[in-house]
This record gives sequence, structure tokens and C-alpha cells, in this order.
Amino acid sequence: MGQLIAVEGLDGAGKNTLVTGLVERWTNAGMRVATFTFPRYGRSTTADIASEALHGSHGDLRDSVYAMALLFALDRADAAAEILAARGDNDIVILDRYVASNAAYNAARLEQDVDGEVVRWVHDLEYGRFGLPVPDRHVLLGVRPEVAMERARSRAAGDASRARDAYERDSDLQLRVDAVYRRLAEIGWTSPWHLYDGEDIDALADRLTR
Ligand SMILES: Nc1ncnc2c1ncn2[C@@H]1O[C@H](COP(=O)(O)OP(=O)(O)OP(=O)(O)O)[C@@H](O)[C@H]1O
Ligand SMILES: Cc1cn([C@H]2C[C@H](O)[C@@H](COP(=O)(O)O)O2)c(=O)[nH]c1=O
Repeated sequence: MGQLIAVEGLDGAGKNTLVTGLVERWTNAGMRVATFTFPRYGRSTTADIASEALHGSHGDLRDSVYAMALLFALDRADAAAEILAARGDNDIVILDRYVASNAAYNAARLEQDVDGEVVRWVHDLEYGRFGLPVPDRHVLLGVRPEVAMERARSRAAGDASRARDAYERDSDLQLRVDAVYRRLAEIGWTSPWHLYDGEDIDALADRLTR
């Protein structure tokens, strides 16, 4: 059964770029690799509704922390069978955002720590009730929040379809999300976490397959 690796980090941190680089290296080394990116925009109605809410639609939906978390969780629940099948067919399944995104963003929204109620709720809902597989490892792309926020800003400036959403425009939230992610990594939430500073992707690719 393939290894399940979740890549986490702030909006604009460079997760997608990192995942692309890792997949290229592992594929060139002869490994079979599958990728899932959450939220699954265009494939999941609940993911699309969450995104629309973050861009100002659906009334006061985005004000509800638990409703937003549930929409993202339902997207993943719908992908559970596909992830399990991919794990059977590949050496590595890499997830660009996963359950820890829900833990980090919603603890940050509620100004709770990792031992708070919402992190426990996300865990029980997604790993318990929905039966999502727990990653073997997490990677936290821990670039400085100012760097991630600047990347998200420039991306939006260069591409109208990537306009920043409510979370991306909220720099206090981004700082709190960064702090929660670092605590999740410190305590090894659900599995070991690798803190990656964005410097040496070859070394990271090796470390994750050792
Ligand atoms: N190492 C890097 N150096 C400079 N720019 C980068 C680096 N990695 C990514 N970027 C740029 O930063 C922006 C955000 O990158 P990317 O889309 O990979 O981030 P992300 O973490 O997946 O974002 P999101 O979660 O918001 O979708 C992009 O414009 C990308 O080209
Ligand atoms: C998967 C997931 C995402 N979020 C947050 C993180 C982002 O700010 C937005 C949208 O994600 P994207 O990567 O910028 O497209 O939603 C979340 O709160 N919970 C989740 O499970």
C-alpha cells in the first residue's frame, strides 16, 4: 500500500508548486505517484459552494466556522474511496491540503489552540465518522507568513481568476493559522510532520521516501 503524504501551509505558501516538484522527482525516479488537491473545485459541489462563500456569495454562510468546515469535510468524504483506491495502485499518494487544513483554519478562526474543541471535532468527523485515511506523514511548508501573503497578492494581481478570498485578505487570520500549523507540527498531530522551509526540494523528496 502506498504512502499517504499531506502537504499543508498557508494560502500562497507554494504548496501546489512544491507538490508539482515532488511528483516530478519521484516520477523520474520510477515511482508511481497520485495527487489529490483539496478543495476539489469543479468536481465537488460543496467545495465550490465554500469557495463562492469565501468570495462573498451565499449570505452569511462564511460567518459559520462549522458550516464552512463541514463543506470542506464533505468534499473529502466524497473522495475517500478514490484516495483508498489510489493508495492501492501507487507508491505515493500526495495530498495538496487535507484534514489538517480544516483543523488549522478553523482553530485559527475561533482563536483556539490545537487542544481546543474544533480540532477534536474535525478529527472525530473526518477520521472517525467519515473514515478518511490518516496520512503517514505531513509536510508543513513553513515559509514566513509575510512571504506567503505577498505571493497570494501577486498571484491575484496577475490573474483575475485568482482574486484573493476572505481568508487570504485577512492577514491576522493568516498569522494565527501559521501559529496553529506550527503547533500541529510540534505535537505530531495524527502522524509525524516534516517542517520544510522551501529551500532544498531534492533533500525533502529523499527524506520523504526514506
Ligand atoms: N519557491 C517559490 N518562490 C517564488 N514564488 C513561488 C514559489 N513557490 C510558489 N511561488 C509562487 O507563489 C504563488 C503561490 O504558489 P502556489 O499556487 O504553489 O501556492 P499554494 O500554497 O498552492 O496556494 P493556495 O493554497 O492559495 O492555492 C504562485 O504565483 C507561485 O508561482
Ligand atoms: C481544504 C480546506 C481549505 N480551507 C481553507 C484554506 C483556504 O484559505 C481556503 C481555500 O483553499 P485554497 O487552497 O486557497 O483553494 O479554504 C479550510 O478552511 N479547510 C479545508 O479543509
